[in-house]
Amino acid sequence: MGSVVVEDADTDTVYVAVGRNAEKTQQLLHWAVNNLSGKNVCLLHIHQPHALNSLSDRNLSVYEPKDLPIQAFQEQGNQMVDELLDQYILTLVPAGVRACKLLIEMDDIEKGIAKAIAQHNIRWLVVGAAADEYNMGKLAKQDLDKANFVREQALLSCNIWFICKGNLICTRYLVYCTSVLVNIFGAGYDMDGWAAKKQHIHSIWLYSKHTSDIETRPALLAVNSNTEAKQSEKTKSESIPDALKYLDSDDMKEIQSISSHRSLNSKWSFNNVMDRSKLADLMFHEDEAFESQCSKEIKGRKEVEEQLARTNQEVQKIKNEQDEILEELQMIKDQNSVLMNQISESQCTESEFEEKIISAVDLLISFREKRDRIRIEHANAVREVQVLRKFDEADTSFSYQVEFPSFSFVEINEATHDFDPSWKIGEGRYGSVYKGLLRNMHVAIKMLPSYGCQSLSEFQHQVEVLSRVRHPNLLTLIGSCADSRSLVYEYLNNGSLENHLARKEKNPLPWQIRISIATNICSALIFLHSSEPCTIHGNLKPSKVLLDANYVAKLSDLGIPSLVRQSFDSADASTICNNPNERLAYVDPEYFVTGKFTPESDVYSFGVILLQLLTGRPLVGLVRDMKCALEKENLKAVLDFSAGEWPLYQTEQLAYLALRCCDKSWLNRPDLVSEIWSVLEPFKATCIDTSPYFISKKLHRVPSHFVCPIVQEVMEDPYIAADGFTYEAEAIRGWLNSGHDTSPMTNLKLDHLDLVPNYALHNAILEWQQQQ
Ligand SMILES: Nc1ncnc2c1ncn2[C@@H]1O[C@H](COP(=O)(O)OP(=O)(O)OP(=O)(O)O)[C@@H](O)[C@H]1O
Repeated sequence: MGSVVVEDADTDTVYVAVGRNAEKTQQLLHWAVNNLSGKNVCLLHIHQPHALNSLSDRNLSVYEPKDLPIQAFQEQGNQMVDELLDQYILTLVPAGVRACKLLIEMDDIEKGIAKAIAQHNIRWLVVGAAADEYNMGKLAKQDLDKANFVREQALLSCNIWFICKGNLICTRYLVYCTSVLVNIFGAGYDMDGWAAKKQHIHSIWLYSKHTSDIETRPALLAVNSNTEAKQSEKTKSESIPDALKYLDSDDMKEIQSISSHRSLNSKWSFNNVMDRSKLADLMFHEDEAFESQCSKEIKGRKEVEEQLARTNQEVQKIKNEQDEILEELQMIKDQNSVLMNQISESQCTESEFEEKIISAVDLLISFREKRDRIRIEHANAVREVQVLRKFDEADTSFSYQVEFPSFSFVEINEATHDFDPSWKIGEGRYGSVYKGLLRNMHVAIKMLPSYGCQSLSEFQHQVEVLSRVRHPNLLTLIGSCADSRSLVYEYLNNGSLENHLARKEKNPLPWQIRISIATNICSALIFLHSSEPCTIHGNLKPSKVLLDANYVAKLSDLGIPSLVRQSFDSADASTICNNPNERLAYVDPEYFVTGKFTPESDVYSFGVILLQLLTGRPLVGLVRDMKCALEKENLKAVLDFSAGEWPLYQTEQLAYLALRCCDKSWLNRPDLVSEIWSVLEPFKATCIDTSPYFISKKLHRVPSHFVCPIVQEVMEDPYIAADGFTYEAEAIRGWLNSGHDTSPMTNLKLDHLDLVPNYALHNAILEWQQQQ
């Protein structure tokens, strides 16, 4: 007869170990159904094939149900056992319990039970007291191998109820792993040691800590000691203490009572150990402890779960914070790289600025040096002018008529070939200009309008005043003709700047010449403005800038308005002027508000001329275009490259200066000396260094009027003789002292033998020499 495997065995199944005694079986089943309701029931029977015969001989009554004949049982053998179990099952039907059965064939009942527990993972087992007496007692008496076997199998753990006559007399049986046992028995004990010791004890309470066992609680391992009754109480009590620590005092008494009772009666019966009420109480207390333990466990578990949930939340929160911090860190890294780029760019810019500052400081130092030099020169010039004035005043009565030649109308007429139109070189608001040959001199004769002229005395006085204003960059007034109200000027054969800018000349002016012209104009204005009284040109424009053979610029028409009636000036100006709008472009805007010219008015006109020199552009939109180009740092867009390759840095400085000159408010315009001249003068020096060969040749060529007609050398002390020509003082004096009373140039008789110093020419020669 083989073992029957119970299908679907699980932890909800209560196994009831049944024997052949129907009455005891009924008591067991009755107890199980009443006390373990809700669980499945499985009948466990350990079938002893070889014991049947002996038992039948010895004690048949044990196996003999009242309604089954022994003979039939013996004959039918295993089938009978099966039928017997079926009958047990049928008795459960009225209680609404369906049961199954499990047969284990084994001669040794306790081995059979242990095998069943192991093989079917039995968690709940109800056994009769007799079963306890047999199985547990014998189990405990096994040798070491058996104990090991029990230990190994018992790892599964099982709860066992011991029932005697329908009453629970002892509760659960639960076995644990080795480590737990060591904890119970203390160090030095192991399972094998325990197996040896336990032979001397009756029952042991163990504490369950099996981690996979949800219902952790105290359990009773009832071990039926094989110790004989004759063993002394002292021996029994010595073997118990460690295990008994886990019992309360009542339990201890009960167990000791059981033990002592058993010692008197080797056939242990629960009926003899404790009465039912005590067992019930004990069970009640254990259940209470169990439930309280459970609730504590559940509570503890909940707390742990809550703690775990909180910890998870905190972990999640920390993770989120970490993510945020990582994002911020990334942002900071990005910002850091941007800042690093900006820093490197700033450093580049800083170094550029530093270089610019260094060069600007150098430039400033050189400007200051030059300014100081100019100031010294200016102071010397002022002193010289004062000396000359004194000298002039002392000599006025004597030299007036001689110093400033007066020409007759006949001479003027002859010089202009009867005012031949082909000899006319220009016409403006203040009359026509003729080229003429007067006393062997090439001259320009300006015929003032007779209807606009002042009285003769006024005219002569004004002319006399104008004739004294002399400067290398002012057109020299050679003489006048009072009869025809005409002024005789030196003739400059390179015409006006207006013609050059308008490209009426063959070749465009090189930028070096343009800078030189600007410097000449600036020089003339500084001279005029620093004169006593301050002289204002008031009509500065390119047509008033005339160029000599060396392209030295000279301002013309100084003081002309003072020779013409004011009514004429204001009334007829627009009618005579070729292009009134163009003329107005050079006029200081402040003039239209105040009606007066100031030195800054000349600065304004100079600024416009400067812009024209740089760009060669027409007047319309000139200031706006230059501003725009400078703002866009694209000066090249407006520069006149027909003048050659401008040096950009200096040219840019000049352009900024020109724009400031053209500011509508005179207060914002630059100072001629400290600001304009200090830029122009060093620039001009550069021009001479870099000027083309033909230009420098021209510039270095000796002007013919610097050369004395007698000795053919540049004059150091030029004097004007009565014939109007200028000679070296020593040479003309030698001519006259040798008995001559005629002109060395014309051979005509001289009106007188007086000589007048030609300061204008002297200054011009000096400046020319400085430029070499
Ligand atoms: N000394 C000179 N040498 C050579 N050319 C001269 C001389 N003086 C005048 N001219 C020529 O005559 C032109 C006419 O000059 P002028 O000063 O009479 O009139 P404008 O300047 O054109 O106009 P406005 O006098 O009405 O302002 C000059 O642009 C110049 O070309």
